[in-house]
Amino acid sequence: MDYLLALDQGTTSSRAMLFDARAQVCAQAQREFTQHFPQPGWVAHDAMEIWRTQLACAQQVLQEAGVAAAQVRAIGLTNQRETTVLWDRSTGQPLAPAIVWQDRRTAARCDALRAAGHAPLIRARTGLELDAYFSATKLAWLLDTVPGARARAEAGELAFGTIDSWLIWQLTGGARHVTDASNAARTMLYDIHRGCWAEDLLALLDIPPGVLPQVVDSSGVLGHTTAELFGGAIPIAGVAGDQQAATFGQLCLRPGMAKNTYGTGCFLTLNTGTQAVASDNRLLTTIAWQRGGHTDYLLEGSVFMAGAVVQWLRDGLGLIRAADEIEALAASVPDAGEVVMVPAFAGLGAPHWDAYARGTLLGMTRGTTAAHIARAALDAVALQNADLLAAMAADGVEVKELRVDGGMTRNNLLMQLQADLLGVPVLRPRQTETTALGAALLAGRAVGVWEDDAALAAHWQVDRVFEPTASADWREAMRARWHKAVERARGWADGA
Ligand SMILES: Nc1ncnc2c1ncn2[C@@H]1O[C@H](COP(=O)(O)OP(=O)(O)O)[C@@H](O)[C@H]1O
Ligand SMILES: O=P(O)(O)OC[C@H](O)CO
Repeated sequence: MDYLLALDQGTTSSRAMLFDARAQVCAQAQREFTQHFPQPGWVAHDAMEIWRTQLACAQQVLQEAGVAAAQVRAIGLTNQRETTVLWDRSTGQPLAPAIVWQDRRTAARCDALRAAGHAPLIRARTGLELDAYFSATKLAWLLDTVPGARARAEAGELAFGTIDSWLIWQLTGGARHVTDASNAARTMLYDIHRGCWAEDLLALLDIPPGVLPQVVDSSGVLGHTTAELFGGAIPIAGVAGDQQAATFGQLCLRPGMAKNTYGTGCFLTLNTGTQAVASDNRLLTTIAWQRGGHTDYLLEGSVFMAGAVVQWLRDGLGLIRAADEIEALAASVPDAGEVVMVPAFAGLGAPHWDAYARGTLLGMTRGTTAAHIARAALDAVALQNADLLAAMAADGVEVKELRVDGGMTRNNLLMQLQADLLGVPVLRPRQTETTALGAALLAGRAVGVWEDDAALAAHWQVDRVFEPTASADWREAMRARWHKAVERARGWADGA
């Protein structure tokens, strides 16, 4: 029997899943790791802890399934995107804590770049909004602040990478310093149209080209693990950022197909095929995957706070004891009683892009209860996504239905709210581990487990369809009140 090993390195945990050739999960392991918040707005990870937890998960699933390295056809790797690691090529040690995608420490640098008029060039080259979310200013910050880093980078002693590069470096014993095109597209340093690092952006941020990884296909053998890790070398044959992998795992392989992943944040992606569709509404144009040297593109909307809001209700406010309790609490009232929550705890992502927006809770009266707040939290998740679909529509791209995945999609109330607020059907598949599945499918396609994309179709089966039932009037009223609240939340942290 042939197996595929998916490594899914997420923001809060490292996971490994072993799939068989029918794309069924045979074993899985998960380890959480430490979140560091050294200053307000900063989020850091220990890159070594990421590697250790990821390796331990991979070794655990092989051991528990009783599968030897020789039985694993390939590894597919997928990862939290943008998070930035800078390490020493000779020791393999990181120079500083990894700067996580949620980290806002470079917001002022982004403001300065914007004020100097560089945002249009950045968008033209990278398809991205100039924002602290992406790797470029994080890498520049490390080069500027870690003593000696810039000189050492210029001397070729240092390597930069997103988490995929970092793990591949470790998995191959330092033999490969690569990233796939979907991850490169999130650095804000990559020209997504020409398919190469953008020299003018490297110059703008003073990044020595020698720190950059080589960009490879998302599906294709790029190297092998060192034999001692798993008792034999295993080819690494698939790599993609987690949202791109989930898009592949949802089999959104044709233009017009869209998925939304509800985890810590929400990431809505729409396949636009070989066309990079430029957005006039502050969505991101990004790379879906590169296969055989050919690039497919996505239009993406990123919402920073989704499941994290539920965690905050649990850990910050103590309104619930477990995440899944929110559904019953929110369902105990018919609506949020005119309470609106804007969960801008880390600023607002697409389509607002306001690093200084902060969380607000508006419209409370003496009648407001915990249930209304819980309901407003679920509304807020669905309303943020409604803004993304509206931005896509304004860009002339129609989404006819939405495939969903991620931990929050277990919440039936939220899924119904989502369908009602979007006005399109929401489809939840049976297999909701689509990120790991996508990585396994990308790897499996590369090594011939599946001969063509058509052979993958059987791996997507619907669990439940949520049809929109609410009226257009209700939808418009909800969205109008939400936008009024968003205006109140904007710009709060800079006192403007
Ligand atoms: N039943 C539920 N209702 C609402 N939110 C939930 C529910 N179950 C889990 N969550 C939220 O979903 C998130 C976990 O989803 P997951 O896909 O594992 O996230 P990630 O990969 O980003 O860590 C958590 O933030 C949690 O608060
Ligand atoms: O780790 P996740 O699933 O929250 O995903 C993080 C995204 O890749 C950030 O862009």
